[in-house]
Amino acid sequence: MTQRLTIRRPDDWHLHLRDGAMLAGVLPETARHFARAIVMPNLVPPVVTGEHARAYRDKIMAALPEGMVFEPLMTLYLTETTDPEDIARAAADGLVHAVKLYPAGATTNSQSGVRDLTRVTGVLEKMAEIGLTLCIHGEVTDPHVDIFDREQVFLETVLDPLRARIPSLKVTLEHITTSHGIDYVASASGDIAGTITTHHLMINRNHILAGGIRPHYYCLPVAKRATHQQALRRAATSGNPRFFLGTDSAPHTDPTKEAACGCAGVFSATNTMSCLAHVFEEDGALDRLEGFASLFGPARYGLAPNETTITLEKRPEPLDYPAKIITGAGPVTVFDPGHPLHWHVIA
Ligand SMILES: NC(=O)N[C@@H](CC(=O)O)C(=O)O
Ligand SMILES: [Zn+2]
Ligand SMILES: [Zn+2]
Repeated sequence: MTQRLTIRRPDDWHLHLRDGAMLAGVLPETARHFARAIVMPNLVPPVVTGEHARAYRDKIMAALPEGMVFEPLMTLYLTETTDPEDIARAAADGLVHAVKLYPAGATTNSQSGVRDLTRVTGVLEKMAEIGLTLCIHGEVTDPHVDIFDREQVFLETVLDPLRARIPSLKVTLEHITTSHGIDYVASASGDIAGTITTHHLMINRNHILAGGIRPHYYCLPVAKRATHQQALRRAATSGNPRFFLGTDSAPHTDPTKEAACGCAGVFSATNTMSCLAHVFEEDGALDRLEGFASLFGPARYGLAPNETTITLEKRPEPLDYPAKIITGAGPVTVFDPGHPLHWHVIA
């Protein structure tokens, strides 16, 4: 008997679309299956003002191929000079759905991020007042902290004190990679949620480092040991609405990944839904995929779930997807889950 699964059309609550030729190349990969996405603002230069976010949204819509339907949900990149009133206006216009906190130096294009959180208190208080979500790259940047501990240390030394200072701030802890992050989000009081990526459900640090270094699995926060991967899978498949999908699909061209100092980011837009169906089936939770990919995110962001659906079918033949997509900016390797995928998106 063929197995089929029809769910509301999913949304991606953490996505990098870049701009220029890369945008044109990667946008159809997401729009094929996803109705909406929270679009990350870490361009060069970053998307800091409402005006810039509007211009970026227009560029995305202009790059969308005819016949595809997709709604970008814009975000602003928080800096120490961000104007609370500009944010409030952009949110009131329905343009901006979240503000992104990058600790300066934590990840790709985060140089303009926040060094001293006390300098953004005014903005954060304004956001708490108007109910605008703060999305957080949750890693400390102290070079003395081991890279595998940077998320855990962030929870204790930055996130928890910040939430104690402004308890009504709505927070999304992005791309959780540790059991500590999961436990924090699951048990914290107040308005908090967390996104989980596709690749962190499928790989752990062995995939990056054992038997040769595999730069296409390198991203930030870096994948941790298998016990953390298992904690992420338990959370994603648990049906707890605090955890939902943010793929963090983050394209970099192959020459910038396969380098002595390679960029951080995994590009998973092309096969994410097939990967997720695989994971949820493996964990006996196919019936919970819709919540994770299509329902909990909109609820969290105060939006209605999509009216349209997608249908996945499990077929004997493996999904045939390109190892890389060719963009005008260069080739971009697609996430390799390490085994064949049998779930096909058929409608
Ligand atoms: N996840 C990554 O490794 N990279 C992201 C930035 C980010 O989400 O931290 C990117 O923009 O390339
Ligand atoms: Zn990040
Ligand atoms: Zn990201």
